[in-house]
Amino acid sequence: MATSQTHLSAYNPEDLPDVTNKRFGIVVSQWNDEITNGLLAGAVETLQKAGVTEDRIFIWEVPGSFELVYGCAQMAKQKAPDAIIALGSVIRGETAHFDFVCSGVTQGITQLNTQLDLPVIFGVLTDDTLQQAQDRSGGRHGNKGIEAAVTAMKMTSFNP
Ligand SMILES: Nc1c(NC[C@H](O)[C@H](O)[C@H](O)CO)[nH]c(=O)[nH]c1=O
Ligand SMILES: CC(=O)[C@@H](O)COP(=O)(O)O
Repeated sequence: MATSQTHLSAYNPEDLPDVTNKRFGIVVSQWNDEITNGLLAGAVETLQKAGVTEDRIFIWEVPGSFELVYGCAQMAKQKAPDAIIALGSVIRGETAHFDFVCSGVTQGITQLNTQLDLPVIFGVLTDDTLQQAQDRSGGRHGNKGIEAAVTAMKMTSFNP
């Protein structure tokens, strides 16, 4: 079902595993920071609501979504989290660059999930317009940062 038909951020806290002793990395891109700051706020708030303390949440910034892949790889190596959340906002411009950035970050994060012993969550918005991105980062369709944090917490169950 398309996002436009749902609210990204609806979840039942009782469905979450105990994450009070888990460590979470968040790598967030600076491109479109009006959007990515909203994603980050949603993700951090969701982790903290579930009992994850600030000292167990590691937040790094990278320039653009394409750099999320390298940032996540280094986060895994240096911080040894139980899960990593990659947050970005790619908004289509005049050229095909959008397609290459989106495919690059998608393929890169997919590869990390096969190479690393921890889940790397794809919290990257890929929108045709700024309005679509605003709607999905704390607007009328919720916040993909919340969704990504919920996914990260649930995925920690696979590596107790
Ligand atoms: N146009 C957007 C970009 N472009 C920059 C790339 O992500 C990358 O930083 C550059 O190609 C150098 O490697 N990044 C976004 O995150 N969002 C965009 O809309
Ligand atoms: C996703 C992008 O890289 C894009 O914003 C760049 O814009 P343009 O295609 O007009 O150069």
